[in-house]
Amino acid sequence: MSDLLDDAVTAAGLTVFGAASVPGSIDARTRLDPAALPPARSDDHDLVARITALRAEFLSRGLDHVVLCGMGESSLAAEVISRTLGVELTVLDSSDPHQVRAALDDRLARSVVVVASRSGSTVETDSHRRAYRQAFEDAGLQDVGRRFVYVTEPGSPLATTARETGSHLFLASSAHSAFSAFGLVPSGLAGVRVDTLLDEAFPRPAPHFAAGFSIAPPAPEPSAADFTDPALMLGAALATGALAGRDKLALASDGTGLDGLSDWIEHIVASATAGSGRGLLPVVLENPSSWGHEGPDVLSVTTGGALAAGVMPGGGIAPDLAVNGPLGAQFVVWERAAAIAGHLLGADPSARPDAEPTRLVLDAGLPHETPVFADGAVEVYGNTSATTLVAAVDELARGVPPLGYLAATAYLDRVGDAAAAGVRDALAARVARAVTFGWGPRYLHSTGRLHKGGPATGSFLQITGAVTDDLPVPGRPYTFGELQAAQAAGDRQALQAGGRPVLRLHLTDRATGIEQLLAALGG
Ligand SMILES: O=P(O)(O)OC[C@H]1O[C@H](O)[C@H](O)[C@@H](O)[C@@H]1O
Repeated sequence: MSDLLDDAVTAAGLTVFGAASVPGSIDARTRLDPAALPPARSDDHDLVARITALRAEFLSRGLDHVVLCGMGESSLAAEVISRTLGVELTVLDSSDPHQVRAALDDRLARSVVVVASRSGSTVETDSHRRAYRQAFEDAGLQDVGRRFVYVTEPGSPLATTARETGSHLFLASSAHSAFSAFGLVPSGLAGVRVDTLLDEAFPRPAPHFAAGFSIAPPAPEPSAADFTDPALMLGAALATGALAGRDKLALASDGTGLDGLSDWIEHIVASATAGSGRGLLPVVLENPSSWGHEGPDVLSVTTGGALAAGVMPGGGIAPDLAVNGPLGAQFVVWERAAAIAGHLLGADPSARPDAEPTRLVLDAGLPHETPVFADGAVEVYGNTSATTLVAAVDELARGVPPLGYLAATAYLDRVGDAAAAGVRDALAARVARAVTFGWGPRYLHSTGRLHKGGPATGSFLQITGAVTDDLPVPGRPYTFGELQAAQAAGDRQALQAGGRPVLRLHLTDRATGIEQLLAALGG
């Protein structure tokens, strides 16, 4: 890592604290705008008390199943918190009709629904809210409004909805943050002791860098100009690594208990750097030694909760960086590090994903496409001369440039069709390139922006599946299945318009198709 930093310093003209200064370089401090950093914590002491009281009220009414509807940063932190601490929380961030229906069918009478959206206008979240409201009404349940909890910004349409329907309302006025109401309300209602989580982060802990160097323990009140701030150091390392050509960020849990954190880091790093034109592509690995952990364009980072300083994570590899600390600490450090990296890379933090492609498809109607061929339960669409499934995928993979990447995206049920995620490892083993995997439409909110706005070095394998049990979106002229198909088609069209190769595999039978695909890739 020290070599990498030296190279990066030279290439980027930055001084990273701890590294020798390079003649003529610009000190990283001078490029930092502390105003661009997210708040380090929520100071809303009332928040914890309100969450605790509301949970008690719900439990007294027999409402013990918490569902969270929210996309991207509006749901990921709460999902990681509950998963890591072993507290059940149902997260709905999909337009897949099978996944939505399964959630609606699960303990409906005992469910409360947290609708989390900063803007209040995100189409998936609005659709879930409509579906739950309809389901509660159809089931003849009383007091439907009091089963909803809204987390949103002051002035958003959802704040109005909450007031009109007599629902619970938590306003979060600053940027998304794991320690704002977005992270704490859903997890706290589900049963997480959020006060303990907050305690973990303060006083500031000491995630450390392994593999080459370590940093001094942080000062009690670090600021952007404080060179002992691990977030500043991590952010600078991510940015300088990217500028030196290590623009794939391989993320893995070191196995010491922070489940799912990589998915959250993927989102915040992709969101914070997507608008930079350079990009830093997160690659979430199954474990530290999975395919894709090394390469000339890869910066590998492990995260963990319990390793002693200097101990290498398990899995047989030494990562470029190891960030070690409890969950609360990881949130503080990574939120700030991502913002710093984005700032150093020149990203526009206000840039949002383009919802236009989906809207255009919904307005114009779904495109009529004909498969090039079908192989068993898989129809193959796109520009290919192959005649078998495996040949078509290999042809796509061969077109990925040496420092490019292959992105597999799946518009399926991420619970019911979870096995589809196995294509990442299977593809990565076949292709000597970075391979990512994302569930649609979730990835559209994070890496999807890099796919289209970053360097045009990606090739795309899109997986869609037959819908056997569609569900209307109440009050809208489309079903969940049509929304999902429009999101997939919109993304394909936007990628192709930008000159990026796209191959689409449509599973006419989901379970058989996934099995067939994995067998073909492994064979
Ligand atoms: O919170 P919302 O307004 O519903 O937005 C949900 C998501 O939308 C966009 O994709 C943003 O880029 C994400 O950062 C955000 O998490």
